[in-house]
Amino acid sequence: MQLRGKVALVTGAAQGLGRGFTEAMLHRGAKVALLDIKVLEGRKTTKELASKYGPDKVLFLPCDVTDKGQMKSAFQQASSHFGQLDIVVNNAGVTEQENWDMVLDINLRSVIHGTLLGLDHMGTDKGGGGGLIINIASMAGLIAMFIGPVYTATKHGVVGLSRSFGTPFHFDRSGVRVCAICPTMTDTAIQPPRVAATPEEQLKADAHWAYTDSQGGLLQVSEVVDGFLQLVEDDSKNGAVMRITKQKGVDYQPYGGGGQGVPYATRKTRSKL
Ligand SMILES: NC(=O)C1=CN([C@@H]2O[C@H](COP(=O)(O)OP(=O)(O)OC[C@H]3O[C@@H](n4cnc5c(N)ncnc54)[C@H](O)[C@@H]3O)[C@@H](O)[C@H]2O)C=CC1
Ligand SMILES: CCCCCC(=O)CC\C=C/C=C/C=C/[C@@H](O)[C@@H](O)CCCC(=O)O
Repeated sequence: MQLRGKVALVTGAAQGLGRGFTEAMLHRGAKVALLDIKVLEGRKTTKELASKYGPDKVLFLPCDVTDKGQMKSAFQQASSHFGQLDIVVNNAGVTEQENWDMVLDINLRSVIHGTLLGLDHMGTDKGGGGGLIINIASMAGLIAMFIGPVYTATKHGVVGLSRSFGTPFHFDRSGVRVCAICPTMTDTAIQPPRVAATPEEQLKADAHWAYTDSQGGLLQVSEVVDGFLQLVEDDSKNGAVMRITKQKGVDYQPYGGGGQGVPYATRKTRSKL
């Protein structure tokens, strides 16, 4: 998908990777609705981007992604304000917390809801023009980390959701591509979870961070953004799970058998059934 003239919605856009994705799309001529629970930071980021790319290119919508009403309203406002919606980036996320319900709500339930809202607004079967949904998972969605078991569960869920909605069955119906991105540790404000019971355990958790350093160190936001743009612009990718690591750069998680699950009747063959 070429970004010029397109409209994107990004959750968790006030900082970190969400801000990186947002700025990269603005730089390529898109318009972006920025959603975030952090209102002051969101307004500050939006003001900075408006001064750089034009106030008509950005819209900040305060939104707690776990609040279904706020999400529905934000999607509606974004579509109405810009007149269309072409790309949804479900990016908002938090690391392991004592309150695992919240981690589940933010990292998985909200990504499910954001994906369904994206299909409602962009799906050709719903009167839309098709589009693209990119869900930000994590390498924790592909491997079993000892730190953050609930975080890991949510990210595995995001990968599975994206692969399922990224099958030809759903694309034939909606014209919307759905993919996931799985970066390793990236240099943002996100911190290792502080849930260790003892200092020794926290050392192990921090060591995992250090281990990543030994693997070439933290990714920079720009490295993840480069992979993101590659996925946006490659229309052949649907149901793809992009991995971004310091050691190997950008590649795709291989799945046996095409990973598309059981065959199904396409729109053409269905008509003959
Ligand atoms: N930084 C890293 O090492 C990695 C991060 N990721 C994922 O990338 C995504 C972005 O993470 P970062 O930019 O690193 O984190 P960050 O903490 O810098 O930014 C996350 C943004 O999401 C927003 N947010 C949190 N809860 C929200 C809610 N309920 N409603 C609306 N907005 C909310 C925050 O206000 C913040 O602006 C997350 O899904 C994270 O799991 C994946 C792999 C590596
Ligand atoms: C629980 C807090 C995590 C918050 C932020 C993240 O999501 C960090 C990324 C999560 C896991 C990273 C794992 C990194 C593993 C490295 O060893 C890497 O080299 C593994 C590469 C695996 C592969 O290439 O298949």
